[in-house]
Amino acid sequence: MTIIELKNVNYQVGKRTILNNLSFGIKNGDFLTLIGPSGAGKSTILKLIANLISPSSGTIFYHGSDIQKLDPIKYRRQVMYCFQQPVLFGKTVKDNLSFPYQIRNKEVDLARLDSLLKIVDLPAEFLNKEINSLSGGEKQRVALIRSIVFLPKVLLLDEVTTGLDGKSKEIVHRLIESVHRQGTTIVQVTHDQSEIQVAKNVLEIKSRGLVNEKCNG
Ligand SMILES: Nc1ncnc2c1ncn2[C@@H]1O[C@H](COP(=O)(O)OP(=O)(O)OP(=O)(O)O)[C@@H](O)[C@H]1O
Repeated sequence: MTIIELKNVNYQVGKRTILNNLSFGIKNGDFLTLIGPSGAGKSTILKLIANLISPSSGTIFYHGSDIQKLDPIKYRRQVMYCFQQPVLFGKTVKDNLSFPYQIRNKEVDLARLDSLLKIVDLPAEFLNKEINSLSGGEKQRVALIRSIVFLPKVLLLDEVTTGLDGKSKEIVHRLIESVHRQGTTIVQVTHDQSEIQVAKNVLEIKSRGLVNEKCNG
């Protein structure tokens, strides 16, 4: 079953065409890796799917419905976008990890947060850490946990391991794998050769979004 489908998507900024007539589908439960040269439009594709920007023409479907017609708040809870540079807010780690509960008017489940922190090798006391004191790798782990406290249907990962050291990278891979095993569809953009080598389903984005599908496994 297709969960996301792009149909004849164009994206223009002024007179410049960033994506030209792009069409492809993503199957429910897939782990898709988008690769391609810098500037080809990979991040733009993720932002379009996340509905952070809108196509100049063409349509993006989620379970067969045009995403422009869906409730944006509900859609963003189901289709999460994670930036290369993690965006944290407030003062502490707890401020960030409580947020998914607050927007749903739910009580914070500290046991759940504790177990998520454990998966990414961070102790429970980490909740009280000030975000300014975190390393880049720790910030990315906190940002990723925040996006999966309530498991999304689709997780869009925009070079989330770029700049992380080997250990942080491994921990983030473990987390992403566990989210995927629980049924979330993953779409990642990466330039990392080790990630590309193990990727089963690869879509190469050429200039202006022309695609070339590869399957490693
Ligand atoms: N809002 C914008 N205004 C002007 N140009 C833009 C805008 N958004 C994207 N672009 C341009 O569109 C092209 C594609 O950008 P995008 O970030 O999607 O590429 P990418 O394939 O993700 O590149 P990288 O691998 O370097 O991250 C780039 O040339 C970029 O400069």
